[in-house]
Amino acid sequence: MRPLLAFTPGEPAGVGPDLAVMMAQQDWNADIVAIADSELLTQRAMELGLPLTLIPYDGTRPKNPMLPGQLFIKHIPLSAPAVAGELNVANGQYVVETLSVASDGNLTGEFDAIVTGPVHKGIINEAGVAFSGHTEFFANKADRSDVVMMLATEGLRVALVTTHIPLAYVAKAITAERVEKIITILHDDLKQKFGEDEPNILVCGLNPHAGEGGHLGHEDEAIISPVIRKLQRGGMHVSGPYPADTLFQPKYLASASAVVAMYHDQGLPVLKYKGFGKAVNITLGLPYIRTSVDHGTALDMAGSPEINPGSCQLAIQTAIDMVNNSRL
Ligand SMILES: NC(=O)C1=CN([C@@H]2O[C@H](COP(=O)(O)OP(=O)(O)OC[C@H]3O[C@@H](n4cnc5c(N)ncnc54)[C@H](O)[C@@H]3O)[C@@H](O)[C@H]2O)C=CC1
Ligand SMILES: NCC(=O)COP(=O)(O)O
Repeated sequence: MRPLLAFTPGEPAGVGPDLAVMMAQQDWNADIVAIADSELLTQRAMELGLPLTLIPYDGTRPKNPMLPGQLFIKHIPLSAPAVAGELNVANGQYVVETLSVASDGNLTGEFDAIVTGPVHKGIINEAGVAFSGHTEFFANKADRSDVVMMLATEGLRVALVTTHIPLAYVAKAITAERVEKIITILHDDLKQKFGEDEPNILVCGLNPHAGEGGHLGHEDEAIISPVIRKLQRGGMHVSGPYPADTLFQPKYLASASAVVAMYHDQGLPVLKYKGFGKAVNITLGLPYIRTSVDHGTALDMAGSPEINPGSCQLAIQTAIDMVNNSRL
């Protein structure tokens, strides 16, 4: 059975609608249902000069596979016309609605996975919806308190203990319970979904030099170390906490299945420096498969043929592979 993916282009003024059109040009071993405004995609296809035939999705598995130039569409109307590059607060609720429809359809098993384009977190909040990111939104919809944001590129996977919270709150959010849950979800998914027989997980410290023996912060010794020792006693191949400024070098990474970073900007700049445009964002710990692009809304690129489709292609291919692996 061909995987059936829900694709949410995200912010209508950003590159997400362009990416939907660009992805439709390819021959995938899957069917893709864009959950979006159909006129928006048609308009963006015209701007890009690419062919696009939208096939209304009737809520059942397509009888005929989609062909290059085609895309299934579940129409969700915009609240206001979208102009490439110009955010409009009137469409904030529209973006959230597309994510809700995708989430509901995955929770019921209608779709096999969600692939998301980028959203603009600021404009959604300005529209009156408290929103910090897809990861937290989908976790909330699925009633999961702990999910893991993991970004992956060739030769490096980075998982985060905390995601979209202000830096000022990070230290308090690093609890033994949270660190243990994140490492455990990561470990189990590396085995079950990514074919790692015995994952080797390296954990960053929180403070400079992993706390320098307690002289530069206590969390590394008091919170992170005991969790790692406990998991080691349970047989897990996990080590750290390592100073984050020296951990990301080939000597250590060569044998690592994944690195656990304590916060967003500790791990993701390294990952994106290594593989921006060739990386995928995967949410672990959800009851369904969700992948996403490694970049944001790129408002300055919307409507441009210069958009790099690499991460979106990888997000779709990763979702397809994960669906197929889950059926083995
Ligand atoms: N998956 C998601 O929904 C994500 C959403 N965001 C959101 O995106 C918004 C803008 O964030 P920024 O920090 O400006 O990051 P950004 O990724 O949108 O842009 C950073 C730079 O990369 C370029 N760029 C990004 N994607 C590109 C592509 N596919 N092809 C060519 N160039 C590309 C942009 O033109 C810009 O110069 C924020 O509201 C942020 O929250 C950011 C990251 C991920
Ligand atoms: N920097 C990654 C990012 O912001 C994507 O987060 P999410 O929207 O996938 O939760």
